[in-house]
Amino acid sequence: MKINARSVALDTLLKIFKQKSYSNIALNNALEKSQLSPIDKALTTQIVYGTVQYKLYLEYQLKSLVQTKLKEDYLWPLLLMSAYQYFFLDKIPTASIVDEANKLAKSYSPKGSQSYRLVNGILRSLVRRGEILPEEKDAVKYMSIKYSYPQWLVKYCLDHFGKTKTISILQAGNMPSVNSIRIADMSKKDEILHKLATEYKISISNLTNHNVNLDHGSITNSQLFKDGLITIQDSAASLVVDAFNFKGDEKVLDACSAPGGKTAQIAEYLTTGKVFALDIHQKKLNLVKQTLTRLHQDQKLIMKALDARKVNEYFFGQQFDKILVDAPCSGLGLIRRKPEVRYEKQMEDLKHLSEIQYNILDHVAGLLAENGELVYSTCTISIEENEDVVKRFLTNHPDFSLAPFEVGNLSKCKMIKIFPDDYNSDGFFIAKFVKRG
Ligand SMILES: C[S@@+](CC[C@H](N)C(=O)[O-])C[C@H]1O[C@@H](n2cnc3c(N)ncnc32)[C@H](O)[C@@H]1O
Repeated sequence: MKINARSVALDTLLKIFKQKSYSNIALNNALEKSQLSPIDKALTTQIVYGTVQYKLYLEYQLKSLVQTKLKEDYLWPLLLMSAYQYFFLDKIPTASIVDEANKLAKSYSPKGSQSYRLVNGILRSLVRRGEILPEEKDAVKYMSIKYSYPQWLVKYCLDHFGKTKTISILQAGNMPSVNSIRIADMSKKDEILHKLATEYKISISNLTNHNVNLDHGSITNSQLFKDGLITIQDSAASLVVDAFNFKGDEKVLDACSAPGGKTAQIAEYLTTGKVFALDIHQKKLNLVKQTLTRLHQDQKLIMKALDARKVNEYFFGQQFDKILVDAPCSGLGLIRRKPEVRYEKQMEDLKHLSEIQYNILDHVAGLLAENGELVYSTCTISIEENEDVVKRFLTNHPDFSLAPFEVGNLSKCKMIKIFPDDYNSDGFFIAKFVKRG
């Protein structure tokens, strides 16, 4: 069979569902290898992301129609992606969705298999019956299916953020993610914007003036990217480093640095200063080195593979002027970029991660110089990993206090929580502490 948008989508979904590959990585690899036109690439992307985003909804639609065990691995992803097209892609005629599914079934099945008949029958029944949803009076179950999030997460949001905000957060997680870049060399902003506008529809982020949203991806092939004038970074993520007050000569510790987006941004603020980048995974430090080299900041970089909970042994007797803890977290603020995150995380993960986050903060705290600044950030929206960690840290470290800070277009405050529905960005949390002299 000829390779087309749907066959690339099906191969990618098989990798995501069967081999547990990350959707963004599996999709980028598949698109890079394929010879698809830009329009077909866009369709593949929409089908893959949409099918993963709406997996629970689509399973609910299909389950009662599948009355036999599906023998071949590709059948369930094929049914899911066909149902996705039927319910969400208005411009594709139903007949062509069913027809394309039949063709894929014929080409993916072993010779002589009748599976295409099964696919045909299930899809025709789905079209005849239409959408079904649980009763609205069970709000958690209803919203779990309608927006395709696990019940624990819907309940968590309802309990903590209320119904209106919950719906808005859940909907935001099902939107296409924004292609956001940060201008690394702001002295060339006008020239960079001009060049970007020749290839992209651009809009300045409503969070910060150093980020620009592009209407499509593949920016890594551009000369601006290769020359290190821009970098890929979400606008909420790019606020974290702005929370520090840099002079330029500081010794900075970036305790959880890979892949290095924020390390590079720290280095851009430094003149004679140095940034020490740690990560628990040696391999990931290669990415940090690559990022800083591309952005011409590698001379200010010192790297070490280290568990940030062991910094006191390694840096015994040393002090840092500034410390960033951009902690490992549940990633609930990144759901639109990594839609499968919602199915992988459990309530227990929030507690477990908050222990790690607190321990990292607790250990690096001893290395901060008097009057030094410590910034804590996560790309998640849970209370356990954010406000609770801050509270616990303050209780156990009376020499630290929260320091008000002002970043981007936001007003001054002591902690910032950006929900994914607030500014069309990733969800992020930022808190800044100072150590009293
Ligand atoms: C949220 S990411 C950091 C992103 C990075 N700051 C950036 O802007 O590109 C968290 C990183 O912490 C690392 N990590 C996890 N546990 C760690 C630990 N105990 N000590 C140091 N690094 C850790 C992970 O490998 C991951 O690369």
